[in-house]
Amino acid sequence: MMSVTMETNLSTTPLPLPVHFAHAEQSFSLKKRRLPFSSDSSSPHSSPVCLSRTLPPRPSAKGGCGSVSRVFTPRPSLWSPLSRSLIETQHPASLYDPGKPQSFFSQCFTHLGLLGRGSFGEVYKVLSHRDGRQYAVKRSVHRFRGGRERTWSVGEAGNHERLGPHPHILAFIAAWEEGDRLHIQTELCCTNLQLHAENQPANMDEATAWAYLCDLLLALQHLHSQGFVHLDVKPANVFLTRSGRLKLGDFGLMMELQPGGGGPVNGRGREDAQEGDPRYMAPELLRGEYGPAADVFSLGVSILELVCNMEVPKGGEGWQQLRKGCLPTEFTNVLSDELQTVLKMMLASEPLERASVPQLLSLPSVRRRLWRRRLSLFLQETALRVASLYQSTMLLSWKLWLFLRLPWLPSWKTPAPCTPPRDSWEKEFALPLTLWSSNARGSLEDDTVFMQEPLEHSMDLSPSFPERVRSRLSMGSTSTPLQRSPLRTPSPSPCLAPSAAHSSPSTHLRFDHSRSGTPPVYPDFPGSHRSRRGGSSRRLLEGEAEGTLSWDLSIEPKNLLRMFEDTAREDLR
Ligand SMILES: Nc1ncnc2c1ncn2[C@@H]1O[C@H](COP(=O)(O)OP(=O)(O)OP(=O)(O)O)[C@@H](O)[C@H]1O
Repeated sequence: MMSVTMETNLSTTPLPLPVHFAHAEQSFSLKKRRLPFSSDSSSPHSSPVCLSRTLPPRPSAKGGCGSVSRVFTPRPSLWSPLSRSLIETQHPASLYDPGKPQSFFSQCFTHLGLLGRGSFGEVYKVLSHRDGRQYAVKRSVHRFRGGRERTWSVGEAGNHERLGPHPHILAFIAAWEEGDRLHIQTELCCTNLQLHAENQPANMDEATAWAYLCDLLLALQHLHSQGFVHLDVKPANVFLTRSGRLKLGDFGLMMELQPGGGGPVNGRGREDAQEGDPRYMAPELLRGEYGPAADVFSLGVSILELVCNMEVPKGGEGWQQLRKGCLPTEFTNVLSDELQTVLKMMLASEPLERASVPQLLSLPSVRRRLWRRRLSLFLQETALRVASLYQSTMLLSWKLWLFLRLPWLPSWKTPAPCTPPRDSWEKEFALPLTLWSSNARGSLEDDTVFMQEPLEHSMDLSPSFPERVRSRLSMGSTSTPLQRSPLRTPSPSPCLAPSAAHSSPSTHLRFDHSRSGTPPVYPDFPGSHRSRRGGSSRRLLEGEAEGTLSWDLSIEPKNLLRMFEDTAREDLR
């Protein structure tokens, strides 16, 4: 009788709360969305101060020591690799030279910006000089405050590395210690799930919630199969890639368990297990029991929060209710029966009654979504790969195009050529020039329409070569310039008279411009000082400011062909 009364009393006694649950919320409430489009805090549309965005209360410092500056005198910042990936591979001296005053971080990476700040670290977006890829580097905010904190931090990096690669685990790249700070280099993601959800204009639909559940169950399956428990599963510790794939990250509280369900391998205990976010914490952790079931509970709360757009309580009555297996029906009754059932299985108050990850993954409702999710991720990622391949091909061809045109590029400084009289110009040059200008999209380099070598030198003009073509050649050409060779020659003449150019027996034409304060005007070609093609002429005239220039220009055989065609056309007329 006595024992029955005691049991009843115990079952009604609220669960003990962690000591740092100072600001407990009393009940469930709707999550306030962040409105990303306004930065004005006075505006009614500005971002509300969302409770889920405030960092959870934490003990002041891991290791429980005072401020570092009072305890330690500053030491020179030594670099030491912590991960196998760094210990086993030598950094070439060209990449990292320990003799240089710059840190390993600044020698090996270009800092591209701050991604965010957590309670223990600042995360930077970086460009690796080693492989030219972008990564995230998390650097602890505080210097190690003693051996325990250092061991803890080094343990975090080591555990993350030991997890090995998995499609739903944030990829570990390297870890090192420098300036008494831990640095962990990981793959770069777009954002975390908490920020992503808060920035969505509408509530998360159930299909997305199922997809996220599948991803994270797979991540936990991998983690648990390696003998680890995460102990801090929450949307803020889940990252999203460009394709929408979820990756579980932040292994700061992860513990390795002894085989056969024993305690933690590395001597971490009850206090450490309670450092997680109280909103997602499994009730048994407060009794000092930790195992994979704790992660299932935290994942259940995370999915509930996301799909119901619910503010998860940090404490109080709502917190107690959730840990007794009572779901807030005012939120969950809109969900499908299948999802409600799965959530109830995940949020069972007793760890032994709670479904394990393998059990959840074998549920027909989950299995069905699992293959759908795999297919959708495969399609998304394939589409992204194709798009990026297309992008790099385009970039490459653009670079090639630019490279091929490079010899012409400086010719934008070329002075405007002296031209034959308008009538003659229109008749002889209009067609090829139009073709050429459309080809070159009106760029300025096209205005160098000269020949470099005397044509007879570069081409064998047989006696049968039609006289009219000869005469055309002698007048100059709109041919593609083969090579530009600006020769600085002092010339008293402002411009070689077009008549002189015409009368030259050779196809080698030389045009000189002398520098004058105002743009030269070519009297024989009305409007020649204005742009024939928008601004090109203007820039061309600017090029004249460089001084007196003379230009050797030449004709390409393909343009000769065009001249033959023109002549034939005229003959037909
Ligand atoms: N790999 C990554 N790619 C993109 N963003 C990242 C990455 N890692 C962290 N971030 C961003 O950096 C910010 C801080 O990171 P994180 O929360 O992991 O730090 P923390 O100190 O471990 O935080 P806490 O322990 O309080 O959860 C977050 O906004 C997170 O989205």
